[in-house]
Amino acid sequence: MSTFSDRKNHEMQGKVSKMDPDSDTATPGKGYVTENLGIWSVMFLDDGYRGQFHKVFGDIPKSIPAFSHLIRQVFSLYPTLFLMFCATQLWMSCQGAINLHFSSRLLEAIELTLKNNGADPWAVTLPIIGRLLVAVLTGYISWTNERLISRMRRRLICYFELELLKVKLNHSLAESDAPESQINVSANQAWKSFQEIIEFFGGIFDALSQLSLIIHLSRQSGPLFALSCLSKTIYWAFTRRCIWDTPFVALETDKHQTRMTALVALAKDKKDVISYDLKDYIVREYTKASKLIGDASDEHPWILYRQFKTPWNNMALEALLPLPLFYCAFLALRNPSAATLSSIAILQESATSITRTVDFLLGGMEDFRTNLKHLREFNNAVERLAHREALRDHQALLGGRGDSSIEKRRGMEFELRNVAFNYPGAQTNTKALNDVSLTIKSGQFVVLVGANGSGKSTLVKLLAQMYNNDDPSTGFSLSENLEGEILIDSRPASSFSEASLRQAIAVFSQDNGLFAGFSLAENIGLGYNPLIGNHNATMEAARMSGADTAINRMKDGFNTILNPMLNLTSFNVDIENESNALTKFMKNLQRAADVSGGERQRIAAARTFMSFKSGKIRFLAVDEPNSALDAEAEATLLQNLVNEREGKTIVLVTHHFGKLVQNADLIVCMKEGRIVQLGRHEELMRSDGEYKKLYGIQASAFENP
Ligand SMILES: Nc1ncnc2c1ncn2[C@@H]1O[C@H](COP(=O)(O)OP(=O)(O)OP(=O)(O)O)[C@@H](O)[C@H]1O
Repeated sequence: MSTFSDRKNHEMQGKVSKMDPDSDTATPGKGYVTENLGIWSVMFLDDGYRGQFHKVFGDIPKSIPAFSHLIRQVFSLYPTLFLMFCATQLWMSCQGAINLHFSSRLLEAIELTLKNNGADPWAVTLPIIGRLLVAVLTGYISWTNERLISRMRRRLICYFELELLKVKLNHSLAESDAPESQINVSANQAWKSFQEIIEFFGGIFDALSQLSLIIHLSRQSGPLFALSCLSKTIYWAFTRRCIWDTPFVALETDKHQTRMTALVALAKDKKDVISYDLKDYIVREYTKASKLIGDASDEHPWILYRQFKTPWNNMALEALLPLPLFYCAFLALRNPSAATLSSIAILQESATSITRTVDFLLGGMEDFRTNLKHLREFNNAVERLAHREALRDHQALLGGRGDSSIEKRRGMEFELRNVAFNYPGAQTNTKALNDVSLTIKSGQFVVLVGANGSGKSTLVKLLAQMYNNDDPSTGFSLSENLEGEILIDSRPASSFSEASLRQAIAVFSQDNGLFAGFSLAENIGLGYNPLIGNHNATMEAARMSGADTAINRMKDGFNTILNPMLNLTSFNVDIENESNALTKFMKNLQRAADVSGGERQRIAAARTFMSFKSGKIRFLAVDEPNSALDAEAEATLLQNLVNEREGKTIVLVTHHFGKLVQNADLIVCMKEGRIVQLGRHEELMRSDGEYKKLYGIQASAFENP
């Protein structure tokens, strides 16, 4: 006996095989099946029947906790709004059945009036009034519904966004890097899922109310009539071929099509066509390929997928369409006194209406499943965060990691013992850091040098505690990535509270950019946010980093917003036409103030100077802040940073072996993730090692030939 999926596959256009499109790598049972459709090879997950019914129904129970949690949350936040929203949705779902009820009463009354040749005014008037009231109420509720949805949308998107923001802000750097901890659902998606799930349930309610009306109208024969109404839909649900019901990958594998595409692309390259005289060749080859490709269709795979191989399905679908009418005819023949024209007409209308609703539900099954998944994902992320916070509080109560803070007044002391580190998700065999042991004394000015990729930035990130070791409060384990010990002030780094570390450490690197949508003053002030708005402190920080000149040149000075977050939508505006008023308006809006790359870096550096104003910074890590700075600006900026060294330990990563390097208390020379040399400039220059080599290369690069 053939299974349902066998039948389905049998009817598919094209052949189905458990093979790769590329037969060289074809392996049966790889977890996906390949179907050739026109010029495409389409790969589907090999999980049997693709109709998704069982998956949807399997997903509902496991989504109930997430959905009910969300409903409770929304209800507690906006009780009135939520109840009104539910009530309007409910009305919109059942008004179809109520309308049909009044219509049926009215038609019956009309038929009776015609039959008896006399009118019962109330029998006709009451359903008219009822129908009118429903129409007016529906109009009003649909108007209210639009507004309610807008308000719910605004509020819920803010709620979702805030929750997701909290989750993301609580991620450590390691988690932000790790693909497995990424949250794939956005606030907009969460809202859309929430709304669509409610709509889907509304659809189910709608279908049920119509079904009960049909059963009520056709009395004993109701269930059979209902079945005849739904026959086409049910048949369609089980035989339809919709590519969107399942994950798929479509790959254009027809080599003739690929050749034709390449020839068209080549023809665009006019210079090559002329210089190699390719005109005739292109036409000849294109003609050849187009003959070889034959009738293989290049329509989208979703169009090709839904076509049946034989006409039987289309014929059956068309034949099932008038089934309710045939059924009514059969009823009339069997029991002429029970069937009235009005009941037949209303049953016919109900049939159309319920078919539409069930079609909507069946068509939306996969979306419904995706929506449930989004809400589950959102809920899981929020629950994980709550769990972490509870753990953190618990730890603070136990007096664990939470109670230690960095000793004030002196720079941090570091000791690294056999530290090895690999980035989460790194695809390399070699570690970013390997067997690194290093002691940095309090108040030292340390310089890290080494070739690209030698591990300098990684070492700085570990010193700056951007990748913490196992931390039960974060729930994310780095133990597989980090080996060895990192001591701060002779105690394990993990014994310090996260907050005290963050307050004591400042990091300045070339990655420090400007925050879009914030004024320059705020961009600087964010270095120490209690002083945001303090003009003197902001000015001073800007002066120290050399950003003041560029800022003072701006029309709006410190109030300038360099990257305003414009959300501009235009339609059919002729942007080529400069005299068009809308074009002018848009161009004006987009003509944002800008500064040079070096000036940007100075403004970002001002943020670091601002952070010193907290008086709590004990460790400053500076990682090549000079990519866009001219030599003089770089020297001044670094010198100003070093001038702030009182009470701080400073680690600088640089490729420039200038005066600062020569005056460093300690130079750490790195190669391939390891420390290869340690010492002061003079010592290192005396030995014939990596440092001297790097120094020599840089010196010779600037020598005159
Ligand atoms: N986020 C990351 N994920 C995976 N691997 C990384 C990541 N960042 C750096 N690496 C790898 O770690 C190694 C050390 O990189 P690191 O950035 O520390 O070197 P660097 O000495 O600072 O180099 P450069 O002088 O080019 O800045 C390199 O092999 C690099 O490819």
